[in-house]
Amino acid sequence: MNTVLQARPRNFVSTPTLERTSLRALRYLQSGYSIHLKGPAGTGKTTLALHLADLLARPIMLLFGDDEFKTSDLIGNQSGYTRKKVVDNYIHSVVKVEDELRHNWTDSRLTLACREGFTMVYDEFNRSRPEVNNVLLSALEEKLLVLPPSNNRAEYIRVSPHFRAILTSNPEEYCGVHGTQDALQDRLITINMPEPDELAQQQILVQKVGIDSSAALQIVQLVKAFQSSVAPDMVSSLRPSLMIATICNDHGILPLAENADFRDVCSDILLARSKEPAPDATRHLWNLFNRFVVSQAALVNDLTLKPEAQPAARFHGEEEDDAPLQPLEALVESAEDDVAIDDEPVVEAQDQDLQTEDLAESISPEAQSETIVEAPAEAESLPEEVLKVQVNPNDDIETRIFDYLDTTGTASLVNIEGALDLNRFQAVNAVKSMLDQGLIEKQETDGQLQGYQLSSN
Ligand SMILES: Nc1ncnc2c1ncn2[C@@H]1O[C@H](COP(=O)(O)OP(=O)(O)OP(=O)(O)O)[C@@H](O)[C@H]1O
Repeated sequence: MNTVLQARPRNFVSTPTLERTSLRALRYLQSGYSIHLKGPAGTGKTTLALHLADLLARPIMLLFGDDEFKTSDLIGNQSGYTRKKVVDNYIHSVVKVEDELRHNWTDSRLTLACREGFTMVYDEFNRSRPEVNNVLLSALEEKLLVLPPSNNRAEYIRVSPHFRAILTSNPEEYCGVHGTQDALQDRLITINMPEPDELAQQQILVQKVGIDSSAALQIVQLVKAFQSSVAPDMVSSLRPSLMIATICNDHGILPLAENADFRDVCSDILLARSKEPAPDATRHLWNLFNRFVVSQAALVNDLTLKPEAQPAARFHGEEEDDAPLQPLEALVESAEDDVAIDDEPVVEAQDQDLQTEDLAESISPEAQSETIVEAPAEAESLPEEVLKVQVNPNDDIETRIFDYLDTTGTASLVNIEGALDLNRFQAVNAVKSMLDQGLIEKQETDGQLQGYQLSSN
């Protein structure tokens, strides 16, 4: 039995890049062509294929490529037979017996889709052997589907003008994937699907999982940095990012690199994806955790603190031999590259011996965002009028900060956090982004950071 899926809106997140790709694909489909979405695993090909099928508003037949497929799995086969026996004894001395045996034909999904004009989504079609997919050639070009010879049914089916095929495939270097015959490639319009960019992945995480946008960015950047160094171009970082975000969201795990639970989730999801030996991959991931911690801490320190008030967190690998860490100075340097911090060392010497587990134990999840940095004492006693600025909570965070600074003139990071009810992630990321965009600038007196103000340019 073939199950037909009805078109219905799905949880598709559209970003400007995806919007353009969808538009192109839709044009080709509307002009009568079938399309082929090609790209590494996890780039969103299947999701886009189903979204396009939804947009075509025809019933959908979904097929998954399989090495075991036979042509009959696509077009159908003879299944059983019907026997008809007529015994004519109208004249008692004459008996006429007619015995007829007929094979029953059962359509398979391609046949049904061609006959009824459905949209066929053939996911990972190149996992089926190329000769099996040959039946598609005449269906796509001559609009005829050829069935095996038979006495009791037509051997050709005229393909409905509404029929469209949307094929997806992974690159041919992948395990278990066959090459595509040129003739089939020639009949399709192929759209290459690269890995979604950082912004797109962030939006997908925010909309699909419901996670905070700065936390989503943190996860995407961490996973991207890990994937790109251990398995470049082979798989997208979107799927592991979604897994991490969903688990963190479901279990209230703060996606901070200094949070032991978060590190465990990341290790379980990411390490097995690496082609490196396990100790190398582990070391790699720990270096990334360190970089993220120091980068955040350096930024926050630069944004808010005097050097002597910097309890920045830093980890050592659990097994020193397996995961030697970069020298502290190197970590600070890499953070400086990221966030252009001042020359002051961001991590105090006495912090260097802080062990990972010590840190994990010493902080509760709720308190972890606070471990990056402590708010300076003077920030707690801000004048009431500074804190009570009316802002629209639905505004984008950067707009809210912009409006706030417009009203107050100058404000420290802690002021901004408190007045706009932001967490440390949101405040740091937004301020960093606004600094990068030149929307705001630092206000310093005698080399000491006083706060932030709207850019004078
Ligand atoms: N635009 C999007 N909106 C919502 N979710 C998306 C989007 N793009 C991708 N995803 C999610 O990302 C994950 C991977 O997407 P998908 O399965 O479509 O990738 P794929 O390229 O088909 O992967 P594979 O080649 O391994 O089959 C899925 O969980 C999917 O829901």
